[in-house]
Amino acid sequence: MRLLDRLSAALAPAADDDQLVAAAPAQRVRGIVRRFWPLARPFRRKWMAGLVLAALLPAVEAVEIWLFKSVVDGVLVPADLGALWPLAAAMAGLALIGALLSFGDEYIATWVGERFTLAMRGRVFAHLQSLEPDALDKRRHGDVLSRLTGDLHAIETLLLSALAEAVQAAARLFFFVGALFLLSWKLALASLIVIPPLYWAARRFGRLARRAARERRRRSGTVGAVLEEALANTALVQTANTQAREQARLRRENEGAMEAELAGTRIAGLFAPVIDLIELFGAILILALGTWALSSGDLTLGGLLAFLAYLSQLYRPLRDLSRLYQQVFEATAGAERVMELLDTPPSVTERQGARELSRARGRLELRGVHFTYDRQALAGVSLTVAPGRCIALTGASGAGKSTVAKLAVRFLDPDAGTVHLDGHDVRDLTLESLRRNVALLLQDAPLIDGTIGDNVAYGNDASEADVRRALAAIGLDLPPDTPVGQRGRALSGGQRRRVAMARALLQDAPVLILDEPTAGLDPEAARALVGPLRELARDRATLMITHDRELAAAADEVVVLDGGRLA
Ligand SMILES: Nc1ncnc2c1ncn2[C@@H]1O[C@H](COP(=O)(O)OP(=O)(O)OP(=O)(O)O)[C@@H](O)[C@H]1O
Repeated sequence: MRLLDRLSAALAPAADDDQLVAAAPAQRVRGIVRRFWPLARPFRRKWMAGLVLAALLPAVEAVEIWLFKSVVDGVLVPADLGALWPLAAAMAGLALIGALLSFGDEYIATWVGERFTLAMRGRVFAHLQSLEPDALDKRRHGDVLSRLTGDLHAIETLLLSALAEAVQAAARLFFFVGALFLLSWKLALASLIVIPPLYWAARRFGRLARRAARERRRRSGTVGAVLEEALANTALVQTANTQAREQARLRRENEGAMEAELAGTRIAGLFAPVIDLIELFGAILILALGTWALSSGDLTLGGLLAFLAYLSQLYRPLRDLSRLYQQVFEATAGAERVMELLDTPPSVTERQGARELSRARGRLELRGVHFTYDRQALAGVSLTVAPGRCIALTGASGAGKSTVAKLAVRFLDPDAGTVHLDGHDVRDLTLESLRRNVALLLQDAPLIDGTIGDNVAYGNDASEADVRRALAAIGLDLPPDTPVGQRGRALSGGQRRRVAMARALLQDAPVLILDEPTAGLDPEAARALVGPLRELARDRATLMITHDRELAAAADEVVVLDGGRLA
């Protein structure tokens, strides 16, 4: 056994000491099926039909082999050509039926599988969208993408194709073992001798295969994470001259993925010949016993040949089952990673029966708000922004200003204290109506890849004329069909802000929060934004987070945050 353990260690994937993406918690197959089955439920009828077709295929194969026995005993041994024709017709008929069954089985499996994947991906994506931006930013996006693609596909394989294969393998066992017993029950019993060693080998290799599969799925996440990070930060990488370092990092993760892949292949590759040997042993035993049965007249030549054919075909389901094992492990590993995503609870949820606020008057209040990330960010902040007033919120970097903005739109909820809109605790309002009434202009003015017009209309039910009017009011003199490039990179910082401001103008929310609207702009560009910002803030309750003295001076009141408290 020591030798076996050493062999196991040599077959397993190498350990990873710098885990870029942590392994997801292990799950049981039953738990996974229970968790994802509801998504497959709507297709269960089609899916059952597919399973029936899959189970019928081995029956056709069993009859085909039986016909072969009849050909040997009825045509070849007596050399009677006349007996061939009806058998040939039956064979052709069976082949046709087999082809139809096989097509139906494949097509239905794909039909159901694709729809299931669609539903599952939608479900996971919707869940991701319910998480607050900070929680998503903590995850490596490349890894999340790999979970949404490869890992989801693995679950589909488990729930649908793998199950169909299992049913088919079971049906083959049933029909073929039945045929063996019909031909000769003594030989059939003898051939069962190989089952215990086969079972033992499958278990032993199965455990190893599972470890390799988990490592493979995890590594596919780390490769995605490294790629995404390096590509998203190309400018940083080039200015810091760290191309070689990033390439080395990718290489290291890729080598890890390669190692895991090789470990999987080593295990599967060694499993196959071990099975072959066990099978060969069984076949030789049957040949010896069969020759004896032949000489004693217990079995015809056709019977013996058919017996051997059934036997070799019977080992196929066992081999299929081992491949199935592999698929199940791959799927379990994928499912674990998807379930870990689904099990990340959103920190902000909508209360049952939350109130829908149509249009607020626009009074935003913080009452004694405390908030702590891993360190305290706000300690008892009370602040009121009345309709029509503009409050500038200033303070040193890290004072907690952006946290106030996140609390106002419920990207976060306070640990203590409350946030109110028009006197309603914002936790009593629907998230949709809160965010419709409180417009937040984010610090870096993120844009979607499209035209200026697409961005101004994004989330707003706006006509082309509305878009033009908003752009004119904000003073952006680029045509609406100008492409903004990925993340708005084709626009200048000032132009990007103006696009975001035009969008906010169309949103027409009674409360407006501006997070550093001029950050990163040169003084002239910042000054040029004061007019459009005034236009945007007119008649609204505005909270303007800014370091810019000139901008702060334009507000009705200036409030200073210092170390999480109002100074
Ligand atoms: N997602 C987060 N996880 C952990 N800590 C955070 C997170 N976001 C902010 N913090 C911390 O909370 C504190 C307040 O951050 P906040 O972003 O509100 O400050 P700020 O006043 O807006 O700063 P700046 O002017 O630099 O934008 C800081 O110490 C910051 O490091």
